Amino acid sequence: MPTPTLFMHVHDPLLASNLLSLEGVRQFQLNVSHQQESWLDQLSYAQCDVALIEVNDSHDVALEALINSRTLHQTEFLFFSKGKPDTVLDNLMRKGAGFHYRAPFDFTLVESSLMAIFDERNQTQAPACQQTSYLDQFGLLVGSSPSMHALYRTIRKVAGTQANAFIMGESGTGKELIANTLHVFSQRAEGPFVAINCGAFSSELIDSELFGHVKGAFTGAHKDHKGVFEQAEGGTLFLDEVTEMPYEQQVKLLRVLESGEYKPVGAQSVKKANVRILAATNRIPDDVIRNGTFREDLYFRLAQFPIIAPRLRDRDGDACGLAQHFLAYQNSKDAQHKSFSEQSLKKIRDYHWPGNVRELKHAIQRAYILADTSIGPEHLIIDDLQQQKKHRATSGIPIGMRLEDIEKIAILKTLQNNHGNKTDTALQLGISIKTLYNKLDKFENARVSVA
Ligand SMILES: Nc1ncnc2c1ncn2[C@@H]1O[C@H](COP(=O)(O)OP(=O)(O)OP(=O)(O)O)[C@@H](O)[C@H]1O
Repeated sequence: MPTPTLFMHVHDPLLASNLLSLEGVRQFQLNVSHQQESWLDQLSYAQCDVALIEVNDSHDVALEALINSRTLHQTEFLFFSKGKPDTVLDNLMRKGAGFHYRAPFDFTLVESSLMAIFDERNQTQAPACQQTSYLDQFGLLVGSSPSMHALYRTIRKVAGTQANAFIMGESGTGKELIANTLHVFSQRAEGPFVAINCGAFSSELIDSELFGHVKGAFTGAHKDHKGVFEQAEGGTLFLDEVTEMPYEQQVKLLRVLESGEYKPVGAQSVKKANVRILAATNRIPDDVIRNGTFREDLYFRLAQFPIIAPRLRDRDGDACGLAQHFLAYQNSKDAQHKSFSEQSLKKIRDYHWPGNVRELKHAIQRAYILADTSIGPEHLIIDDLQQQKKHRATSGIPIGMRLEDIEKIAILKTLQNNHGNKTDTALQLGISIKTLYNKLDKFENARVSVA
């Protein structure tokens, strides 16, 4: 069996010498890039198993061309950059290029990634595909904590299979990003990724959303409608908030999972589904199974691979890292140079982030707007729910106010406070997302009929 090959295109002498001293590099048969030809042409010709590419700030035509090149899917890439936001690199990551290490580099991580790739190639000589290991950014996910590394390894293993995965975790932990990353690293990456929030539809509508309908199936069905199973054909279907799905549809979903067949509303014949199902919830499955709102048999069908999205407070060091990541992107977008003060980084580090990455992202977006150049702790407005609860309990509600009006105010204010995020709003109000949608529809209809 030939020794796996490694291509290296690195200009910085220090980075080059650090990489060349790694056992992980030396075990490969080495090809070093030369100046006469574009590195992508050299790599396409050599067809190496791994490529170590240094990305610097100057425009790199080869990097752009890589997006549409077959080499992207044949070689496992490790990019090294100074960390300046780079849209070409982001597109490559989205397409499953592999690893992106940002300076200062942790060569222990580089070493373990290379060791894992070498072992894999050496054992199977499989054609290169979108599999990776530890990194600062993996697919669409950013984070360097041990719990994220464990997650990357799980995704990497599960992505290559056809198994259904069930992603569990608190709101804002990145469950949809995990699902999307599983898709981009799977063999279905060229197919569509379709996401649906199962709690957002009434039981009448969800049949048609899932399975589609034919013209004339019911009043208002003026033409054929493709359901998400058909839209996701050949790709991945992500069922978000699956535990909120009406019970009747859970039975139907189970049938599709078992037989691979479904029938659009009003259709005479069945269709065959070719989709991979990923599902998610921010509830504890055991609770919803025990209280009878979610079918246990469906859970086991969906959870061939259960995946836990780590809470931000369990991701050592990631809160500050992500804060800096979001700030760098915002700075780059607006050509600004804002930075965090030491005290604001301490505040980020010490806070427990119950709303996870979403809450952190919003806090950074607000702080960025408020601060001129240095972001201080006063710019980090944190929505501490405990504080809010205390405030709510003590703030007076006018005597005699209609219950219906109190409910409406509570819903609209919470929604506004969550920047329109309905999942968080429903969670805070202690109602299901479906109930929230029903109430919002009611308000909307009332507004229309008044107008
Ligand atoms: N690891 C991460 N790296 C970068 N961004 C992240 C990460 N995790 C979450 N985010 C960002 O946080 C926000 C929430 O992510 P996402 O919608 O995937 O969470 P979720 O767990 O599906 O939330 P919910 O349960 O409320 O639907 C998004 O803006 C997403 O881009």
